[in-house]
Amino acid sequence: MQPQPSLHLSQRPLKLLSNRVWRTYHGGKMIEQWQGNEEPQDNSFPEEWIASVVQARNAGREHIIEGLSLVDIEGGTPVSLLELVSTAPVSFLGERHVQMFGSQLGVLVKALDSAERLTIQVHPDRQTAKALFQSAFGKTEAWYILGGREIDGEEPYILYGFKQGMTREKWEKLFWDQDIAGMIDSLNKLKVEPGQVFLVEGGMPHAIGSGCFLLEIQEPTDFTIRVERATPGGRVIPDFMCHQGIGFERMFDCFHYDAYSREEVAERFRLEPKLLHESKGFIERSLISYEDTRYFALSSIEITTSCVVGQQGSFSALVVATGGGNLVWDGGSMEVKQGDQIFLPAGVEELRCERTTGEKLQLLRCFPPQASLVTNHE
Ligand SMILES: O=P(O)(O)OC[C@H]1O[C@@H](O)[C@@H](O)[C@@H](O)[C@@H]1O
Repeated sequence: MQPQPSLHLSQRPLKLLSNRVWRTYHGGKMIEQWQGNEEPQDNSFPEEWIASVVQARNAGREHIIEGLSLVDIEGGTPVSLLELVSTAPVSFLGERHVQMFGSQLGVLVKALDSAERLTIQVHPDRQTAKALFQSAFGKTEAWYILGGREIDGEEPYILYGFKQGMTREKWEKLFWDQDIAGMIDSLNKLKVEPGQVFLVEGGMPHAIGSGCFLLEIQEPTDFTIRVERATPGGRVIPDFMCHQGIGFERMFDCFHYDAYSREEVAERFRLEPKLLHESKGFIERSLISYEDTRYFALSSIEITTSCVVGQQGSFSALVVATGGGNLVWDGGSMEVKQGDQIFLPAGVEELRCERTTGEKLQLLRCFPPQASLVTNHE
């Protein structure tokens, strides 16, 4: 008897197709360079959504379904990851995960490259997302800086967290006056460097500055509250894209008005990588652990020769940050190169990763919320 095609696919790594998404800001050139495109360019698709079962919310583009990852079926028609997973959730995601989250992945990963500063924004925490958007997920996110570039003489930077003295009243006034300089001045500015990791909890005001090339891991929604009514490049932001349908008054409920100094931001929200394993073959570091946030985890594996990745009944996604190699599983092998993205179903118990190029093979491993640690969706 022939095995069911979807079940067979849950027992091997799945390469995902490039999945660029429209945003309000310009960028993407560094993503294209990273993926080996010979004529990299900035455009309005500055994000690559990885292992995505989330549809993007872009006002005026509702007729376009964008954001959903497609699985590359060698020699066949690509299939949607969302549809594939829903054919056999336990085989693809693991039993514990499905008990907790059904067929939802519970996590979204992106590569993002900003040629201009993003608008100042906030994402709801879970509680606010439930109250205002009837969503089980908010949008806590974290950034792992992959690289960057100087834009108009400015090094890569982020705006993060209110400085002392902010109140809801003051913030609302800055918004109604559209005092952009005043808003920028109310946030801490930090330079960023490759290898750094920042945790951005729901409620934290922020803006990714120009010149940042990063990997983002986040809760699986697209709720972005924007307080600028035009981008730095002059693109008008429709009202819906500011308040996401909840109205201008309620959008201020999404901000946490706590204040931090720049030093406090660096101390509390810039995460320190932790060494998990070091041998001649590979070095593994935890970049974000379940102690940092309940919502996702991220690790980095730098491979000199080879390593074996175990899955323990759950799934993960792999992003090839640098180098190239072979992935070998019980039943086959595939070549991977820098910029590739792979979904690793729960049915793949072990995967051997071998370096084959001069450059070190660095894999970023992205994990869903830890099902055994959370007792319910909260
Ligand atoms: O509001 P725009 O500029 O389109 O940017 C939205 C982007 O913001 C970033 O900070 C992240 O939250 C991304 O996940 C998101 O897609």
